[in-house]
Amino acid sequence: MKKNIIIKNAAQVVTCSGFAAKHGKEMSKLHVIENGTVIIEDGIIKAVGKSDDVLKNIDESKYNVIDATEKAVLPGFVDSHTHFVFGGYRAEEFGWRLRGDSYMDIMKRGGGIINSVEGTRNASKEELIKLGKKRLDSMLSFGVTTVEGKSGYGLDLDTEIKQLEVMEELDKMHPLDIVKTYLGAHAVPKEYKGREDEFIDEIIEKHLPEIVERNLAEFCDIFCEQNVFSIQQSRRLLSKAKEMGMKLKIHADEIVQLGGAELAAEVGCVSADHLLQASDKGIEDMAEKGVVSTILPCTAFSLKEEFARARYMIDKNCAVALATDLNPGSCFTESIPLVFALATLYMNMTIEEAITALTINGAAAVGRADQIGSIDVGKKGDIVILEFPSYHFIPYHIGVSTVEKVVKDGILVFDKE
Ligand SMILES: N=CN[C@@H](CCC(=O)O)C(=O)O
Ligand SMILES: [Zn+2]
Repeated sequence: MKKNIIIKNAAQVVTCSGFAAKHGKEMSKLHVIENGTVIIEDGIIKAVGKSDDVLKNIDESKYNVIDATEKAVLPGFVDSHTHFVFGGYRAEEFGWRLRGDSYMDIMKRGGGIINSVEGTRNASKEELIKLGKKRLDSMLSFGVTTVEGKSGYGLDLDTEIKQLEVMEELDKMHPLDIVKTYLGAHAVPKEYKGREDEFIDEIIEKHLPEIVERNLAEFCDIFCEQNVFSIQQSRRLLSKAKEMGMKLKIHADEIVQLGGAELAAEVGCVSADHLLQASDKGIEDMAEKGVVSTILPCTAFSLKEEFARARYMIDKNCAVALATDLNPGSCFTESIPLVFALATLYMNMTIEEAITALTINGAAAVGRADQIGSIDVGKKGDIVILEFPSYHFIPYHIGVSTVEKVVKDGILVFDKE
């Protein structure tokens, strides 16, 4: 298929221009071109600018042409934190939470993540691929063109590898790009209860070498939380993973303020995620060391917890990314419109900051700000076309997707019309 496409006469091209994470005040700058055109050749952005300038001397008959008159055009969204490959559901637990049980109460009773571990261990690769594909289709309809996916519902090496291989397959067969994260330290498996240090040893000695050797994941992540993995255990695992060449992420300060944000800065994580309870010092450390603060408003909403302090983080010069956290327990949603609604209405982020958080800063959170996350020459031709003329409609049409078309690598892969 021809990967050459012109998207012309857009009311706005919201470029989000940049090749690295945007911090603090920089997050407000979207670099909008009125009456703009984007040209993509062989899947890569070749030109962007005012329509009259860009289309001069171009033979349009050589391209697929999309007329974006009265539409806004943006970079594809990057959902930089999900757990989208899992078997089984936990709808019953959701009902318990509505009646007042906390996420951690359910975990202490042997439910929670461990429940999904059973479902995922029992699922075949084919089943996981089928389920994963459905979820990716849904993400694409919301304008997501790159997604990060974590293992972590296997805990044993075979099932962790099964999850990562499922993501590998899906990456090949589905238009979305998938960034793979190994999260073997997502929970303490039943067989290691009370022997958490030994489980970390097992991961360091057996899991990581194979994951690295077979290039099964780009990132290593850990759930650093009271009654899960401590700061010391997290430091030990992340430092080893870094030594072995992996990039780092951490689930930090979600329920209890343990100092995960500070640890992320200390060990050089690319991102620290959740951060509902992050301390002032942790936030300052992340800003200083350039750790992307990935906040997951749908999770706080679903758990009925206070939102992370996005406003404070931006005012302290952090680079904030937003993501869905799609998972079968704390937050079963792939809804980008819900992320926008919560970020702008309840976390005091401006529309511009929220867009930056889901584009260039999402790209930075997965280590790909040089390739995706903005409409700049040389980047992948990953584009979202809205059914409205301005980016202001994204949160204004509350909880509803405003995405009309999605172009991935220069090919039209979603069209609502
Ligand atoms: N908090 C830890 N991990 C996931 C939830 C996983 C689950 O409950 O299945 C998260 O990021 O929200
Ligand atoms: Zn997570």
